[in-house]
Amino acid sequence: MAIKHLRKDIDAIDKEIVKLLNKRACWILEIGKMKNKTGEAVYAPAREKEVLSKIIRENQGPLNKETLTAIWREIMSASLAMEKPLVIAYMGPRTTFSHLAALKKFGASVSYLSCNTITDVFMEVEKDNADYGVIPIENSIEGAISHTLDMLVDSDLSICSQVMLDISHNLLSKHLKDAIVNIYSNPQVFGQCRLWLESNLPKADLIEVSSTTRAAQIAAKEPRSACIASLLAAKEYGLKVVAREIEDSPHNITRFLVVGKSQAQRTGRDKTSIMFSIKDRVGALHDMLLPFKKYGINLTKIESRPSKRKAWDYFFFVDLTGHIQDDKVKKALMALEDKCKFLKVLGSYPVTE
Ligand SMILES: O=C(O)C(=O)C[C@]1(C(=O)O)C=C[C@@H](O)C=C1
Repeated sequence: MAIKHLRKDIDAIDKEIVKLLNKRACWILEIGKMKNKTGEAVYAPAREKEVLSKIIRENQGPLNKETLTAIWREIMSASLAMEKPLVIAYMGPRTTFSHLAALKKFGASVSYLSCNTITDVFMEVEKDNADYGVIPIENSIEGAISHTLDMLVDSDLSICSQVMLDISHNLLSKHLKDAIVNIYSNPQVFGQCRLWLESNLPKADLIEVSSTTRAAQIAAKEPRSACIASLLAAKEYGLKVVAREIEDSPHNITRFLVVGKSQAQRTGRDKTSIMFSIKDRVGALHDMLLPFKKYGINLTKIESRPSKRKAWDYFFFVDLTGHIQDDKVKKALMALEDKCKFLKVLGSYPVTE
């Protein structure tokens, strides 16, 4: 069949898709009105997970899971924006990984608020200048982000979902590779691309700046220069992608949390984050872990941080499998509470890959 005929068919399908999307949008407006009346949170991470799981389960191809997820991310982003002008705070500047993580979770239709620090992200949500905040919690290579752990101790916000982001770095420039003499980026990024730089651009000067966004701004203006930054930065600053995914380790993933004033419903595949401090005695930590064993609860992460309230006093951050509404999680936490000095549930949220 000629392309012309196929395009005619595509036009008819598109017309149908628009009709269906608008039909969906009408129901979304109804849901929005109901939520407005009851005060229920507009963002429903458990329902989003259910929608995505159903779509992937029913998919017959040729579209793959990733493509469908991206399309539905934008459909649900439009829903969120229709229900309420949602504002998402993240640690900026624009185009950095926190911005990418926020976009991956909430899509292009909601508004974003770039903040200078992790503390500011928490503050903007606490003061209702933003509905949710997206903050990094751990990186598969560098470990926990201690500043976020410290903020979770005192904040009243709950964790209501998580985002996993593949961290990948790209060499961006207005010039061809051979013309590049200066490369801008932040020190951590240079550290993660050392081998590639040594074998591909050993003579280039590596110049450290505060963020990959700053690096992209300079590379867009300065002759014979390049930056290492995200693909979003390439788009935003009109740079060409000279080399993609130049990081030395391909398994570099950062996990981000979404914090807000609402809680996520149970999906059946959830995680709960808690923190506690223990009495200073032999075997105390061992005893803390017993209730989890007793109720068959899997712990996926344990992290400790100095409490900063007393020398050698520690807070423990634990991620466990299950939702706070699950019977066995409730029982284990009740048993734990009896044993520790202080226990705080930071939130339950759907597991996402
Ligand atoms: O079902 C809801 O609660 C909705 O608001 C609808 C919807 C969707 O588009 O399907 C949109 C946003 C929510 O985060 C979850 C789902």
